[in-house]
Amino acid sequence: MNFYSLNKQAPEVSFKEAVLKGLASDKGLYFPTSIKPLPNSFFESIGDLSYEEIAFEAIHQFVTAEISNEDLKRIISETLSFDFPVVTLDKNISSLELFHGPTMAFKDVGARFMSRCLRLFHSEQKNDITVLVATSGDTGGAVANGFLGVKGVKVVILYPKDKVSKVQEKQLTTLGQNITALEVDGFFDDCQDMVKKAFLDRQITDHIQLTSANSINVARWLPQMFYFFFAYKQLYKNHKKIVFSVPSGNFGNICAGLMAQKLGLPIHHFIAANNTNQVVTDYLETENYQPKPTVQTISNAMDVGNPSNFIRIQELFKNEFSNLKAHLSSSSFSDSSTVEGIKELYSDYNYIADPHGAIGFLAAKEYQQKYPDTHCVFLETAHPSKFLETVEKAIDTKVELPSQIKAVINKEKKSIKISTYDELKSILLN
Ligand SMILES: Cc1ncc(COP(=O)(O)O)c(C=O)c1O
Ligand SMILES: N[C@@H](CCOP(=O)(O)O)C(=O)O
Repeated sequence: MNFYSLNKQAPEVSFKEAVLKGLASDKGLYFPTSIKPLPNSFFESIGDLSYEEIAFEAIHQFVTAEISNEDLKRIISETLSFDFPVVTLDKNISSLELFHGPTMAFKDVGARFMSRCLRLFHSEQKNDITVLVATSGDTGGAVANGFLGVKGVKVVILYPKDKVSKVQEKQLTTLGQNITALEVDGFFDDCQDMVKKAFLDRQITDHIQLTSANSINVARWLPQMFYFFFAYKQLYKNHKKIVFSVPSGNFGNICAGLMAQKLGLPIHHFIAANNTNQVVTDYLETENYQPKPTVQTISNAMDVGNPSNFIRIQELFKNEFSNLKAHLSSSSFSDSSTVEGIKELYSDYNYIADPHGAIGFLAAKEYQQKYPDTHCVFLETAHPSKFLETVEKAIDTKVELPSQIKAVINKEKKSIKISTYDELKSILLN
């Protein structure tokens, strides 16, 4: 399988090259040259397949030729060493919990899958590789954890100063070894822009080999398809019209869900659940895509004003607005509504949700008022203890810290403060 650049000014590359490069030379995101639906027999037997078998079928066509079946099975089994439970709240609404991994956010799957691909590909070449990552909260911690101690790989994480939660900051600044954290005076979009600029800077790329571990990278993005299949496996016997409400920021996760649908997964509809960074909500209303300056919210990991993956979503629907609208809706919620969502989940369902999941819940509920014959699954994308202050204040109850969080919370933060691209450049070159 080859991948082409969505800017269409760079050559097609193989999966391995796409993983090692991250972004195409024309600054375009890579996209698969074909997407072959899985056979009906796969969906008919999905209830009897293990998570590993499902994941193998879902991703095999994209990596084939460069990763042997044996290696792919090993990578998948090492990646999926935790659970993805669907918790039913009532007959029409469920939560898909994606926080049972080492850093307690959905990013663990992509980060672990990609680090293992990179380890495999890297062992075939001589040079060290630098993985650059921009984070609004959770990607940084997951990538730090997934790539810690990987030989020949250095990780440089850019995060916006004072705009990630305390736990998130500890997860990305305390591991040391091959992980360096840069605290950027700006927003997530500034971090993401610096990363993209570095990829095009010959003074950097002539000296060091760079790749990205954001969802820009196909090996970080594509494995996010898995958990839509896992949820379907758990629900399909009892529910016909399954709708996913996906808390969205950089739109990698929902785009992976739409890919799963393209592979034939019978998903009735998708909802992009947003905070007040609502560029896509506005686009679906106006057909005018207008990136906006980022607004800081209590669902900080979704504070993205110019989502990288929206272009992949448009490609999936061949840039046909009506087709896109038929598959995707979007709603946005303020911080005060988010707090009300956390409260409602606790009082009505005894369920403690994080602010991102709470927005997914609110969007699901709103959709269901119009379409009551559907079963809505909102993605609980991070554990509530990652947003301790907000959640405890909303429900007026103490939240127990899981062992994964206790392990980092008292460690010493180590970061380098930067405010310009030139500072990033000099760090990379030194
Ligand atoms: C907890 C949480 N929810 C939702 C999102 C948004 O996901 P995406 O950027 O794939 O849209 C993120 C960030 O990735 C996140 O960390
Ligand atoms: N919300 C993300 C932002 C980056 O998204 P990615 O999926 O492109 O890595 C975060 O938590 O950092």
